[in-house]
Amino acid sequence: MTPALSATAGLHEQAARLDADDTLADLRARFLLPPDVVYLDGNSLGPLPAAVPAALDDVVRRQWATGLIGSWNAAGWWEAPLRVGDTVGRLIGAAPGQTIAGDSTSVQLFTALDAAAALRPDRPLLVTDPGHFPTDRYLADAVARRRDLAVRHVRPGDLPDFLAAEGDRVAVVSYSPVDYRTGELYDMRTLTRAAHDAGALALWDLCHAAGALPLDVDGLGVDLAVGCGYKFLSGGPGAPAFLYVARRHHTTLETPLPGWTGHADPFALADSYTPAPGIARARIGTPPILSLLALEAALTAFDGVDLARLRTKSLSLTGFFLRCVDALLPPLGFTPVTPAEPGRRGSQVTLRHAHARGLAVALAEVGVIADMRAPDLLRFGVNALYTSHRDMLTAATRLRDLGEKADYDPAPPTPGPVT
Ligand SMILES: Cc1ncc(COP(=O)(O)O)c(C=O)c1O
Ligand SMILES: Nc1ccccc1C(=O)C[C@H](N)C(=O)O
Repeated sequence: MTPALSATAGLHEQAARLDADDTLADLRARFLLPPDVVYLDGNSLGPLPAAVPAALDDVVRRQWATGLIGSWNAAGWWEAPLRVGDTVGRLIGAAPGQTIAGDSTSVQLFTALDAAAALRPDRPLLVTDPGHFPTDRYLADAVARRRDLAVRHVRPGDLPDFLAAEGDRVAVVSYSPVDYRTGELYDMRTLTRAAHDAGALALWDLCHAAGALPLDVDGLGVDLAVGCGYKFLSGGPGAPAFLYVARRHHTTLETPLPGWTGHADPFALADSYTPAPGIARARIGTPPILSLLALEAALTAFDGVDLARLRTKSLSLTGFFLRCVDALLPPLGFTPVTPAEPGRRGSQVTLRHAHARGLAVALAEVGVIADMRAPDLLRFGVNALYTSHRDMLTAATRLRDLGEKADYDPAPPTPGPVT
């Protein structure tokens, strides 16, 4: 056997052994994945959970068609943002009554950033990551303009020193625990504490963390958090986002969009706004019930799942993939940019390659769905609820085959607005 062949055989044995020991393997049946597809893009759009079609069918055919407007009460539609919020809350370490579901991540971010700045009115700075997802940066700029604040861009690693020097001027720090490009995981505890030591508020964007790893927003004393419903939570395209606000801020929380459903008595239809008690004051308008109830059904995929064990499996999958990369891809121009150290890794592996776009397109044609971020990052998102070690090896071997044969278009046309 050639060294290359024996390396592959060894990896096959390892994958088989790791999968045989996987006590979470049965969870894959909770998703309706196409056969013969290795889906490594659940960090962008989660696949369809098996519980969703029947739930949506019931919502549409029974609750809407038959129940009509009475379903706002009888089917619990009105309370859905709070109920689904609490279900997400369990995944992020939030006790009930602090998380609401609805609207988009961008709307929730704007709400959270603006409300946080209002809670620290004497402080002139918003601090965020220069590598943060663009919507987070644009909205920080927008809130700063609106409130006459300045934005400072500070890398997560430099944040404690920055806060030690200038923290008394900082209203809020806005970060993600997982870098969406590289998959690097930052220490929420250290950064939250550094913000608090400076008297600032800590706002976290959990888009790439919720449902992927255990979180403890209450335990860490996080002030506000947001996240989307369509990545690791698999709530469907454009699923409602969520907003968490720690209970201690509820009575003083002023949101920038005081819509009527956040009123203390919405159907009094009063002339002026009195905020509802608790997190309900963060409601804005009529909730998107079809999407909310699809998300609610999707979240049953987490029923009985211990997130610590899910994290252990996720690290096993990403760690194994990094070993596959190391064994199979070195001569082919791939460089891992995700930290090898497990404690610094989210649930994603990113490889740098000059032909990232061409490889992502070619991989999809051979049944491995990953994605890329310009110009040269190939991303493999790993949701341990439905991914096996064999899937990771399949991805690595197909990537090696493409790289070796180089028979793909290195710069294919973009398929449309979504790349
Ligand atoms: C960290 C982060 N925040 C926000 C978003 C998106 O916000 P929205 O759901 O409003 O499109 C994304 C991805 O699209 C993201 O990766
Ligand atoms: N919402 C989307 C709609 C269409 C295509 C991608 C997205 C993403 O979520 C991208 C993701 N935030 C990322 O980490 O790059």
